[in-house]
Amino acid sequence: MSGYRTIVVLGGGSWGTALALTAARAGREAILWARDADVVAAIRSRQQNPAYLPSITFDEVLEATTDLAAVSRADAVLLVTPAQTTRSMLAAIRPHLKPGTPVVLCAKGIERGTGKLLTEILEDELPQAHPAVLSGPSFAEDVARGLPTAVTVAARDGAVADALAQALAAPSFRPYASTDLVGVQVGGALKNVLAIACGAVVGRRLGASAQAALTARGFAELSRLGAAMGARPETLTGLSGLGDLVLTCSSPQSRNFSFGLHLGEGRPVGDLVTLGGKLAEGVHTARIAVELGRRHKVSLPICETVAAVLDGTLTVDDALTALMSRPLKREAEQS
Ligand SMILES: NC(=O)C1=CN([C@@H]2O[C@H](COP(=O)(O)OP(=O)(O)OC[C@H]3O[C@@H](n4cnc5c(N)ncnc54)[C@H](O)[C@@H]3O)[C@@H](O)[C@H]2O)C=CC1
Ligand SMILES: O=C(CO)COP(=O)(O)O
Repeated sequence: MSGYRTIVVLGGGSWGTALALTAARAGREAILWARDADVVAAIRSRQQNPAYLPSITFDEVLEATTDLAAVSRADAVLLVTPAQTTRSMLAAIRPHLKPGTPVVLCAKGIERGTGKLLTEILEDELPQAHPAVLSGPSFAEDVARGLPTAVTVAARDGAVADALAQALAAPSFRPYASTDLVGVQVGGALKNVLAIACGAVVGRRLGASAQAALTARGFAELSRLGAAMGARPETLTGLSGLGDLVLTCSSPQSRNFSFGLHLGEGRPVGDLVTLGGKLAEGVHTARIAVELGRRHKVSLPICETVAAVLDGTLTVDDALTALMSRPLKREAEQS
């Protein structure tokens, strides 16, 4: 039995709600903090989060609150707000967090402006916390419905990773422990950018062969950047790397994939950024990934192409032509 009895989940969106349900199913006291009072009210009164998981009513009784002071009760915290809010959220919980509490970063992204991984932001803002991350192929709706899912939970300290995996394991939710914080984060961040590219190929009706080629070449990019940043190869081929890339590059259930799908169908980027207010983290990560590639001297042609389309300097058709007309090279070459 893990020592993490009370788990505070920060973020009342789809993934935060699904993870709070998972913690409750794992036998934990689960407290869900949401910024939005309507979300808290619906969870308390109807066991629903209609704004983010409209088709789901759950049996579990979650404690829901808008008061960040709930963090003071946490044996472990799961931070599940969008990646670009990580720094402000961590600063906001600083007065409430007990020293030595694991803070599990569950967003998939890299900080704009600094190019920092989310664990690096944690080190800046809350050096007294145990850094951890949770990532892998897992749609919030699948998890909330109790469909079988496996993810990676990484912490620098292997014993903390094992204990977190134990604390969150439920009959339909299987966490694998790891100590590779960098590998898990690079995989989770880059797959969103690559999924936009795959969605665009599908939206343009270029065929399943093109989609598979792009996924495999996307994996080569993810692996190159991961290796340059110190990720372990087995992490990149694991759940949080290849596993999540395959899921996100193949399913319109992914918001990043469906963002790309609409792009490929000819919708302008400007329309899509506001489309239903849906979060597509890859839109924020594309340009940062390109900058990280330059910093680490690795070539990321698909990420560069996605960034250029999002910036409006390339059309989807020109982007695909540019990718297809790159100089021929050996498959294992580092570019
Ligand atoms: N939905 C999914 O299937 C999965 C999502 N993720 C990741 O989890 C992260 C969160 O995604 P979702 O929950 O899906 O997004 P969402 O759009 O469903 O929910 C985002 C939540 O964050 C809140 N929020 C936004 N800005 C905030 C701020 N400044 N301060 C406090 N709260 C704020 C919103 O009110 C909302 O409750 C993303 O990085 C995503 O990539 C990871 C795995 C699966
Ligand atoms: O990360 C996810 C699945 O693992 C969710 O993907 P989207 O954010 O693209 O919906």
